[in-house]
Amino acid sequence: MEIKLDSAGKRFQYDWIFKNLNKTISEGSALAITGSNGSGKSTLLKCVAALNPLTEGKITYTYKKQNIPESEIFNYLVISAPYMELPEEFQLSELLQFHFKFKKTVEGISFTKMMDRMYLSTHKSKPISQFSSGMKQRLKLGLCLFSDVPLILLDEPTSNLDEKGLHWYLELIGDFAKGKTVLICSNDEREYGFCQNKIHIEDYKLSQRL
Ligand SMILES: Nc1ncnc2c1ncn2[C@@H]1O[C@H](COP(=O)(O)OP(=O)(O)OP(=O)(O)O)[C@@H](O)[C@H]1O
Repeated sequence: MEIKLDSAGKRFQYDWIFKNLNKTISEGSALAITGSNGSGKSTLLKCVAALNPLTEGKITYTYKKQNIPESEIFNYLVISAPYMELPEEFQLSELLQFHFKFKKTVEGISFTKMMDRMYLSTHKSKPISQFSSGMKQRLKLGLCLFSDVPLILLDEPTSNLDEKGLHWYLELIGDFAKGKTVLICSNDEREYGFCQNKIHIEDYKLSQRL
């Protein structure tokens, strides 16, 4: 999926979070969105996911040479973020069945393989509410990367993961993100080091208030 941001700007009340953002994210590339806490990384990601409307400018999505309308973009993307809650009442096996009713799985991966890959096989019948924060994070990332969609949006992908979890995440990206467009909000180079492109959101900030 190619994403084109044209003079994109987002304002909350009197504060411009970013403005005059022009960028083309080419199909199959990975982009890191960096910036200090509260600078607007998640806000930009939510705009790309069409969860937040832009205040000005536009975003164009192109997939297989077709223009994808903003109202349909949710069919083409997955998102993992601290503010996206998992349905806590589901058991792991139920959640996989539920999620993959809406998204196709990447080719050749069964639920059993997914659980193995997330190191969650022994927790198949456990409700998500009883998962540790690291288990929940592996699950969020697994749900994203095992989905057959062209756009993957990851906000702080290794939050709650230890060193081993970081390596696990990088391997998952290496195995399942090929050919997909990936956007990562992060301030930790270890989690976005493989990205070919970077937007430092503070470069698109207006210092003055309206
Ligand atoms: N719905 C909202 N209404 C008003 N202001 C908002 C809203 N969402 C975010 N903001 C403000 O926008 C700014 C950017 O927030 P955002 O969460 O995008 O930053 P961030 O770079 O992702 O931060 P962090 O690294 O801490 O996650 C903050 O000042 C925040 O308070």
